[in-house]
Amino acid sequence: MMCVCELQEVSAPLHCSSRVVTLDLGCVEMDDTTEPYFSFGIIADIQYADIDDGYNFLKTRMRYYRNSLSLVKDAVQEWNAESVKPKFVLQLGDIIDGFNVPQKTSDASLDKILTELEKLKIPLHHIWGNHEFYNFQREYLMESKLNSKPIEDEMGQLSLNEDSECPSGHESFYVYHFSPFPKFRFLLIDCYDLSVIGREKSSVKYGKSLKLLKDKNPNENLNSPRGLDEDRFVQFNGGVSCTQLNWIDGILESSDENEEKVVVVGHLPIHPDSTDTICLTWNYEEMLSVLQAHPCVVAYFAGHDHDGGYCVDEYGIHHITFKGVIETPPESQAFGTMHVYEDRMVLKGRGLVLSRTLHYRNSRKADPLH
Ligand SMILES: Nc1ncnc2c1ncn2[C@@H]1O[C@H](COP(=O)(O)OP(=O)(O)O)[C@@H](O)[C@H]1O
Repeated sequence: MMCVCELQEVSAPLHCSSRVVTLDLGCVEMDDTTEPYFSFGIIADIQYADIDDGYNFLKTRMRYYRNSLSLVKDAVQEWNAESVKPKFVLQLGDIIDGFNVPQKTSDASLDKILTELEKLKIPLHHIWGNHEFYNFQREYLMESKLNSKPIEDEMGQLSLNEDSECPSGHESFYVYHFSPFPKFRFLLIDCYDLSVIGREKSSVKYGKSLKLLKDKNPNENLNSPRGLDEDRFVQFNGGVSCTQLNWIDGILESSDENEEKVVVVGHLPIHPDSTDTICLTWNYEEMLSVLQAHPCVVAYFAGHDHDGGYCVDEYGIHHITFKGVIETPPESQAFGTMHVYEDRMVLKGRGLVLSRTLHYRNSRKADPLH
């Protein structure tokens, strides 16, 4: 047995718990006698820009825009040096910062980060966050390297129901799923499907999203949560349309039938115990009830809240919000490698990202744990 001693938190779907489970054991058990089925890398909120350090909106946290490139370079080196090299990387969104727009450096900054990540020579799976939409139009993103949907076939797509085909067209959303190993599936979702950023003003979804936002947020500045009971209704968040929810439900239904384990990935957190509530998906309750209805779902990974967070919900689904690279001091780090085993996933965190052991829920029914 090997100990990863930065890590202090061990979680398991303990009875009736939807809260953080912290057992101060001082280490997480890594079984170095058994090879994992596969491993993958995770990194969130890089927000690179070639500009000086600055503060967040509330002037409470420093952002290291230029240094995020160095942290990505280091992460790539570490992933390349792993004894079991990751099979792919999940990039959880906000890869470059909105400050690239006034500098007219969006394309150049994206190139710089992708050049580093591509040195891994493994598939990169990209989620889109608010900063992708500050920098680029949706149509542009669909044609860019940040659309990683085309690589899904290389990752062993299993045959699922015909009607799991994702809708295309003007009001479509960016979602896909892939299976890197038999009986394991990753489902990437679009948390800005309903949003006023990234949608054409002439689109039905823009109109609907603006109405919802204005109904919930009377502030003139729709980025301001001032006075709100539900502070997630701000412009820098978004939601998931009914069509997308139905599509997700269909995929998970097939995964249940195939007895797979599914990790769902989006930019915005969906559980209030895994994040500051200002970062939640607008209709997080609907997302949660879809996921909780399917015993195949073992975890949900998000970024957006740079402070990170974690909980295991009452159905045994692990919700990890990954700390953001952008607010990580130069001497530290913020990324992870997940090692996947038959009965658990072991996250080896670096720097601010804590290591954890995520035991899979064992129920074959979508019942809450008792
Ligand atoms: N409390 C707030 N009031 C008004 N505007 C805000 C507030 N918090 C954030 N914003 C604005 O919302 C946008 C997104 O916020 P930001 O903190 O940059 O998001 P991210 O964490 O994704 O980088 C920015 O334009 C920021 O100025």
